[in-house]
Amino acid sequence: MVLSELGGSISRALQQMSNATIIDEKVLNECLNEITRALLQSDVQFKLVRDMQTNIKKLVNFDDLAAGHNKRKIIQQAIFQELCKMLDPGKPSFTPKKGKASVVMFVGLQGSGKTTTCTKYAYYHQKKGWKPALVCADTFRAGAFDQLKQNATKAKIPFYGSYMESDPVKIAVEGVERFKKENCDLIIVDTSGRHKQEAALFEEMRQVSEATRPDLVIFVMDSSIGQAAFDQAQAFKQSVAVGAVIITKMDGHAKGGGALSAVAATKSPVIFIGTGEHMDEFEVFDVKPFVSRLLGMGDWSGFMDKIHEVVPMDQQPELLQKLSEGNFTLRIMYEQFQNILKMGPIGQVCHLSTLH
Ligand SMILES: Nc1nc2c(ncn2[C@@H]2O[C@H](COP(=O)(O)OP(=O)(O)OP(=O)(O)O)[C@@H](O)[C@H]2O)c(=O)[nH]1
Repeated sequence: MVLSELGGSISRALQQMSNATIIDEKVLNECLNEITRALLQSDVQFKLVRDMQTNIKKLVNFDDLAAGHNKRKIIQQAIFQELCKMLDPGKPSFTPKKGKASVVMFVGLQGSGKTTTCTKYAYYHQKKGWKPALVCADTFRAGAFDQLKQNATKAKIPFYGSYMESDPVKIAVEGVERFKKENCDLIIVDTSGRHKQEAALFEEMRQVSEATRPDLVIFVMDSSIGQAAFDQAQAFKQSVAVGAVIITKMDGHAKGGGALSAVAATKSPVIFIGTGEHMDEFEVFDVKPFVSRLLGMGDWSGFMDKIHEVVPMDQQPELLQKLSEGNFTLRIMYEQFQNILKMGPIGQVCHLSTLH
């Protein structure tokens, strides 16, 4: 079940409940059972789903609800709140500060999209005026350095790596030192992919972390990982201090529920999601807008962010003034079309609103 289907199933369950003439315990149970089924089919861990169900029942206590209370609204709010809680560990991750050198280490399973995501993360910050740099400490996969080099060159981001050196710890330390000297403020260390069964590779990852002392370790997870997400994420957390999660390939046909399980396993928030292979197919992740979108309520804050990104704040009053004077010229229309195109593929824009 892809995430949009999960959202569809949950909103259908809510709709069915809303259609009932009287909202009683039986109607609530039916609605919760539907939601539980949808979450389990999306690969969310069983325990998380069960806890959510118990919490909602506690929040919606029919005996305590006086007549006249809007039960539908209370139930909807409880479901929204619990879904948010599943995705929000309650404490924000370390946030690097512009101008102050931070080391961010990327870890994850093989093929999860680490190398691609490192560049996206660097590019995202570079666009906001940071001085990022990339270090390739993946000596395991042949071609990893070439891939990082190619991505970094395309984005004009400095990089460090070696074709000869086989010790990832040495490369990582050298790279971090070099970029600290060059006053880079975001030094990103890419490591090789590994599974929890590979003890030697886990030990190597621990050593890279110990030697580079990262300010933040980001666990990169492919959204299609499914039920294995919890155990794998927990194994990473036990070896290195994972502080944040990035979920990749959210554009694919993944079930996506593993994301919820990874948050629970690492007790770390999801900070970004990858939505395609290209460098700019990368979105900041915010729990509430995401859950709103999942429930078909639209993400107007994300939509407004996009508008602010493409129409600079200082030009907005001028534009409004011209429009209010009925001064809508062909040039303004052309500029606005250009701005709409800058917002990205029209599908992405529609997805932020509820136009899809
Ligand atoms: N559709 C889609 N593809 C992605 C996304 N992120 C990464 N990929 C693709 O996933 C594949 C694997 O990505 P890599 O960045 O090489 O993965 P990796 O984790 O560095 O691989 P290892 O070093 O072998 O562990 C590549 O083909 C990427 O283009 C995403 O958000 N969406």
